[in-house]
Amino acid sequence: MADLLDDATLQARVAELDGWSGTPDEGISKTFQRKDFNDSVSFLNRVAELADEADHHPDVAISWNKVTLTYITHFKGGVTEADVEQARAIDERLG
Ligand SMILES: C[C@H](O)[C@H](O)[C@H]1CNC2=NC(N)=NC(=O)C2=N1
Repeated sequence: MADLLDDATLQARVAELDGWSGTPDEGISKTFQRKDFNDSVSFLNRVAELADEADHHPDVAISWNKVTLTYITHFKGGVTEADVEQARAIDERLG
């Protein structure tokens, strides 16, 4: 497992992604707009499959037609390359 990213590295890494932002302490987040609540749940089920494949899971919030994913590596207590890679995988496979 990769080491914790400092803020400068994190900002450079998320700049390569589409719409993700965050800090080393709070994680990297992106809000996805969906059609309605059921579409949000369907999206989240696909996120869950991908998360299980990678054994790396986002924090999740649903607000009717919006799904916010936040990646932080809990057992390291901050953001690692694994979080950036998982954010990239979400965009490439579910974006
Ligand atoms: C045993 C298993 O690998 C760990 O519990 C994993 C599962 N998914 C995880 N996901 C995230 N985001 N952080 C973790 O520390 C984490 N730990």
